[in-house]
Amino acid sequence: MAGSGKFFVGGNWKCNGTKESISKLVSDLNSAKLEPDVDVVVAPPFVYIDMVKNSLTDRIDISAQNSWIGKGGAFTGEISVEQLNDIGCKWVILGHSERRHVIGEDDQFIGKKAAYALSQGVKVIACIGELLQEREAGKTFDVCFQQMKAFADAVPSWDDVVVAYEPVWAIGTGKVATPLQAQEVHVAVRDWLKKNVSPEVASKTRIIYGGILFLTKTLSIC
Ligand SMILES: O=C(CO)COP(=O)(O)O
Repeated sequence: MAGSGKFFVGGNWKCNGTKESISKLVSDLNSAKLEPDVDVVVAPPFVYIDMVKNSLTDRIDISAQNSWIGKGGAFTGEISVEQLNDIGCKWVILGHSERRHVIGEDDQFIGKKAAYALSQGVKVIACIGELLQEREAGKTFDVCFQQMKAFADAVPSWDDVVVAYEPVWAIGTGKVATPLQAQEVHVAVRDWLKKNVSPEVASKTRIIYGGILFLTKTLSIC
């Protein structure tokens, strides 16, 4: 949960799935009981977005996993925000660690993508998070703040942004973050927003966690 809004749960399907496995997943999601105070969003691979959109309950929104930095055109292999709008895709994940560290996208490029998506009415799941060596070097906050700054420098408004703290070392590695580790970054990021954007944005922006989390009994992340 975060700020004053509804809870937010997202599923990033990454570069996984086939027509068969995705149909099964959609049918499971369609029969799931979802609490009314939770926004639920799934991010299928681009090629399956239309199929998912046409078969998934309207209760669940669709997100893309990336979008181009500006208006579409001669950009081989890219997907434009205009195209996302055209197929009814309301969200886009930007700054995911796999785009940053595998594909090599930098902070400013990601910030500009976020600004463009928002300018076209597509909401942004803005991912931040440190590498293991950055955490071990005591640079977790510096890295997250620098990534936050690149978003803040580019976006005119945070109204349609959800921040996702996804420590890279807890993604697909088998290593788990504790609720305390997630919570302390969430608190620091909210404080950063308060000092560098505004108290209002700090209190209303939803900050979520992504990656594996070690859960014992109850968890309250704000
Ligand atoms: O990257 C993630 C969410 O965007 C989470 O990844 P894993 O589920 O592989 O840990």
